[in-house]
Amino acid sequence: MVFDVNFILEQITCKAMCKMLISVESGYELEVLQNEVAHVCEAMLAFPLRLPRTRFYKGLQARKKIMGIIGDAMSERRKGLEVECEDLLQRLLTEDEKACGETGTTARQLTDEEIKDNILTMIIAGQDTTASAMTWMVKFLDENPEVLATLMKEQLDLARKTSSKSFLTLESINDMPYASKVVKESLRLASVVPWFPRLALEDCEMEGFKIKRGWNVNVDAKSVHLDPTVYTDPNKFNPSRFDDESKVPYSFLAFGMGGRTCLGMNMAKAMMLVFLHRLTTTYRWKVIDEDSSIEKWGLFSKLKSGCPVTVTCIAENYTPRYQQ
Ligand code: HEM
Repeated sequence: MVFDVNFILEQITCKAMCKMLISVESGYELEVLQNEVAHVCEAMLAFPLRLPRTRFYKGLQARKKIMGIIGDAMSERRKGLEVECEDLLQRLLTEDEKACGETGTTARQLTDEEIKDNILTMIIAGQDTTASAMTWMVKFLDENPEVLATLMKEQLDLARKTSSKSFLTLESINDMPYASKVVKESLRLASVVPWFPRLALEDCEMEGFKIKRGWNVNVDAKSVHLDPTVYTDPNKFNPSRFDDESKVPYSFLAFGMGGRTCLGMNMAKAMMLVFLHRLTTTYRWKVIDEDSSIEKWGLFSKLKSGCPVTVTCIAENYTPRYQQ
């Protein structure tokens, strides 16, 4: 049986984000969110034409549906209809109430629209990016069996130490030095967010280039990640290059840099490590379409093929190649 890795991971990361943000983890709401988020992303790249059947229009409709679900969750919580949830929405609602109580005002810090926008931003920023990064990891590991063997050794050793616990603890996640380098190298080579835009607030000069106030400047993270003066043999997937951390400033831009650094960076890294652990200790897989082209309609750099794989479960008595 063939699995579309990217599709499956998009469903899983969407579920993880929805659980963390608004405690939705099954049923109609999750189905809507899983189906509609992709339309919102596509609309962000589309020509803004509000005509039925255009990508832009579909995106607006999808956004409306998602906002409806978040809005319903907000009203139910305010009416006390839902049991106390531990998620971002609850945080935003209670912090807001608290702030009103402390200042003795009724003026909210965030309007309802702003709360909904924040939740949607998080879903969009966190779902596709993390799913794409993990898909690239599957591809890179498939292409580099020696890296996979080292990673499997680390992860199977860890699994033996933690076999009595069903969930990975933070302690275990921090005990994955090689996997952390696999994550970092995958993010470098894939450059899931290949560039990000900035607006020059004043005239300035950088390395001899004059930039005028008001110009749009794109930070080309992908070119930095593939610059041979920064990374030796930059197109090679080599997690061990981070044994000796590159000291060139601003050379690792997978999560951006400075004041707008990715808010979900640590969560994304944790999700990628848990995924690597489960993948390498439970399954073997073979990528069956090695097409490396990138999806044109993706907001982020993702594989057009979706990275189809065949998968087999590792038998209980499986002995990895490095131990044979
Ligand atoms: C591998 C996965 C991820 C990658 C590669 C990634 C990458 C990035 C990058 C490059 C930026 C900076 C954009 C800029 O400077 O203009 C960014 C911003 C952001 N990311 Fe992520 N991200 C990932 C996962 C997540 C997750 C899981 C979340 C939420 C839980 C998230 C939430 C955000 C938010 C809210 C911002 C905007 C921060 C701001 O402008 O202040 N990201 N991300």
